[in-house]
Amino acid sequence: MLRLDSLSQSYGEHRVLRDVSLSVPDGQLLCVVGPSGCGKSTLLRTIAGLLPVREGAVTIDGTLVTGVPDRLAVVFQDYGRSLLPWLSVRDNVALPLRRQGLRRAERRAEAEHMLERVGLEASARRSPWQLSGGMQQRVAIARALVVRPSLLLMDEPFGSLDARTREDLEDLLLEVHRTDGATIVFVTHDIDESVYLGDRVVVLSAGPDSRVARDLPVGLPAQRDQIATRGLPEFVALRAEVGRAVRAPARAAVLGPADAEPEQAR
Ligand SMILES: Nc1ncnc2c1ncn2[C@@H]1O[C@H](COP(=O)(O)OP(=O)(O)OP(=O)(O)O)[C@@H](O)[C@H]1O
Repeated sequence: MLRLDSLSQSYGEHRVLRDVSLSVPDGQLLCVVGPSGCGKSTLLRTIAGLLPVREGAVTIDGTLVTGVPDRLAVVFQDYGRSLLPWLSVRDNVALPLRRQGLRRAERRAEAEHMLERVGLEASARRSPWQLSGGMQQRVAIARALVVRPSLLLMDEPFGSLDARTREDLEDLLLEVHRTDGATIVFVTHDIDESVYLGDRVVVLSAGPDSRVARDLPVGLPAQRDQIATRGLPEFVALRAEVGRAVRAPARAAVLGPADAEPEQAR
């Protein structure tokens, strides 16, 4: 279980997150959305142990996060910079296994297995720069999965891909999540994507001092389909609800429209 207890975060005097509390059960795919600059990446970097916690606590299975946790993997939007151009695709994927003390042949076998899972077995010996953006992001996903993470953090991983590639990678992620069962925290700007992928969608309010504005379970059937799921009335209703929460002014977003009314009337 990943837990955030009354987490507040800032960069010097610049306040970003305030009093964020969340419990993410093992195996949940949690999507985090919110207005630009509200602190989504800051939240992920804090969970990843890359930023010291200012106030409150982040724990994984009861252990305080004070550095990069074991069995954590991170996938960023910027796949181009995250892969090493002088290594083959296979060696990029095998790289994180060095720390696990596996022999070279074992590392390569594991990497090839992961590349097969993401549909890139034929590209193992190529260089990352010989691949399309979507293929490079598949490599980044394979490299994240090769350590069999129990927690996978993804920051806008499909943000710069074309629509069709993005849909393919969304479905790849859902398939991986079904079979591997890791807890996933997935940050996105895309409201449709958050509802399509998530077991749950958390909306952060506009900054500074962003808080959890809405915490919505996604009651859609686990088996998702790009056309059928997006046409379901529940999908359409939830997308509208998330969209309203993302667009709401900070105070109304946190308090809810009813609480905010007297303030608006003044
Ligand atoms: N290293 C940093 N130093 C100082 N301020 C920062 C730093 N990183 C982010 N910020 C500021 O903190 C706030 C939150 O940034 P963050 O990147 O976490 O938001 P975000 O919701 O991920 O943004 P976006 O949706 O645009 O990617 C912003 O105002 C940003 O300018």
